Amino acid sequence: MIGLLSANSASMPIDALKVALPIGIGLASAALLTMKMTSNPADKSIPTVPIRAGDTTHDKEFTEDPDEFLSRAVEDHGPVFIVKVLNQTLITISGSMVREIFMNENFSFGDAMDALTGVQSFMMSVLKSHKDPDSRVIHEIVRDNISPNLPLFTPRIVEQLERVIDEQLGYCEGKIVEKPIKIVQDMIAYAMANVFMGPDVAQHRAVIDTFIQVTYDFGVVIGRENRKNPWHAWSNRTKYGLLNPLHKHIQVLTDVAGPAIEERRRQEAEAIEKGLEYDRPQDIMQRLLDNNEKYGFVDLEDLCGHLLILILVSVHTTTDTSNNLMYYLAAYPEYVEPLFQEQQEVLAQITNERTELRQKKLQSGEFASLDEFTDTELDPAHDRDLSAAAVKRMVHMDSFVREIFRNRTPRLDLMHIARKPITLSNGMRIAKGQMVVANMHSLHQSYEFQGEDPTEFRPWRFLGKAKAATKAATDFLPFGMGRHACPGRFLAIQELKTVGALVVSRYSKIEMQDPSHKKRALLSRIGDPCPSGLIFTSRSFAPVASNDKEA
Ligand code: HEM
Repeated sequence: MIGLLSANSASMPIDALKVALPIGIGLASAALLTMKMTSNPADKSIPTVPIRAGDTTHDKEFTEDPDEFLSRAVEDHGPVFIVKVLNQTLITISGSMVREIFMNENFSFGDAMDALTGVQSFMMSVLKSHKDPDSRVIHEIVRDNISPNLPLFTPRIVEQLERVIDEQLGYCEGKIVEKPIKIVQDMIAYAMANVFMGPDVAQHRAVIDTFIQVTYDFGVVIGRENRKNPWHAWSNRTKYGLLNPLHKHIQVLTDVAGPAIEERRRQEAEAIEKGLEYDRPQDIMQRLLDNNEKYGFVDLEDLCGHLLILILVSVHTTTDTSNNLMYYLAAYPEYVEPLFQEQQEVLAQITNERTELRQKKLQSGEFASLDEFTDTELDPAHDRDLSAAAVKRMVHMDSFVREIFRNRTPRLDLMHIARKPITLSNGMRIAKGQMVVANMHSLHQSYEFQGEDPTEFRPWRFLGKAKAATKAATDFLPFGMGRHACPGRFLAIQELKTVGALVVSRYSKIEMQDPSHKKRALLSRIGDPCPSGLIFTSRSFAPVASNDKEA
């Protein structure tokens, strides 16, 4: 694999050759197609979708109507075909065969991202250990420390999300917010910084700015729009080999984390000296310090380097989708009230259950009075908290979030490179070094996989089905699937549902400043933002009726 990567980075002519080879194959296939070769089951060559007269690639046709383009390609050529888009010759795999990309270790997502963007040299330069791009250390850190501890982290996530939304958006009487992303990025950055590094580190604005800025730096490297430039990966490798903005971010993290860790150690020593139990900070940085032997970090800078990679993979994606969620609430205002009602019902249900439990404990004599529940698990002050358990019960919100992902995920996504020659289950062969892509449209917009109206946004589509938004499977691939499926999806979905719950509980109306951008808003991303702002109206705001106004 190193050979493959270094060949890519070393010279453009090799790149050009690599592209030229599949194009050659593609042209040959296109010619054969006219003779209806694909209808012959004995023929295992991969057909190329013919390029429209006057075009040189499929880009224009694909961009005009990706759904129509891909439906037609599958109809005409079957589940595997070649398209030429985004400067790539992509072997497109459709339908149930998509799982073969994710279940075969010889297809590599990391290699593909690196070939397209040069992201590995960008990220690896901040690490001193685990520099092997196949290292699973970040995956393991998330899997072992974050996902199992979500109930523990949730109160602090909610506290930060609530604080920022109340401070920065607050009470609104039709307030126009030109760039809601500014608020969303602070919400997510504060929440993630508190979980990853603890409140003592997260209280420093420089750390929050790093969490935010890193998402932009990362976005420039991996952004889909930037990938259209054929020199993008090469330019990143050249540029970031010399001056990588991540080094500045590492400096910020180590400068703040160093003294914070010293202070934690001092407090621990003091507690031991006094024979008290040390109240160990509950954050990922502390867990990494406590398990340094297991993870083998070389020094604090190396540990912060790993935290930075964690920030790169988590903050950008979660901020992006949370911002998008606000636009969905604006684009489909009819769902705001049902989502709010569900939240009210869930919290009322939980309050009743907790009240009953308190009653039982009072009756049994375990507790003498209601006051004794203060600061216990059953403290009445926390009955209506947006706990992990409460968010889990919000099944409408879960379905809403899953439907957003289904709708917004790019129609061709998650490119992988073949590290070895691979034969697909239909006998078609992929050569080493060729790039494959998942035809997401064939799954996410298919009647077979999604049921009724697969091209419509129907937010209750998954109600009553065993299809939670965290469930990575062939019919839902925004987080990939298999061994490499995103381990952070449990945190991401928890945060997204919480952002949704906070917004609908505070605002009865969210509108698009310019509704003509609705279609664009639904697919908007950090790197390709919606040009329309949003208008927020608080629940407590009672608009003056028009005849009152006249009076
Ligand atoms: C909306 C939010 C997110 C989306 C859409 C997303 C999506 C993805 C995707 C598509 C992959 C590649 C899967 C594959 O190779 O098959 C991935 C990998 C990964 N994600 Fe996420 N992710 C999100 C949030 C997060 C968060 C919050 C974390 C950490 C807390 C995280 C940590 C990771 C890690 C460590 C990997 C690498 C997994 C591996 O290669 O084994 N992600 N993510």
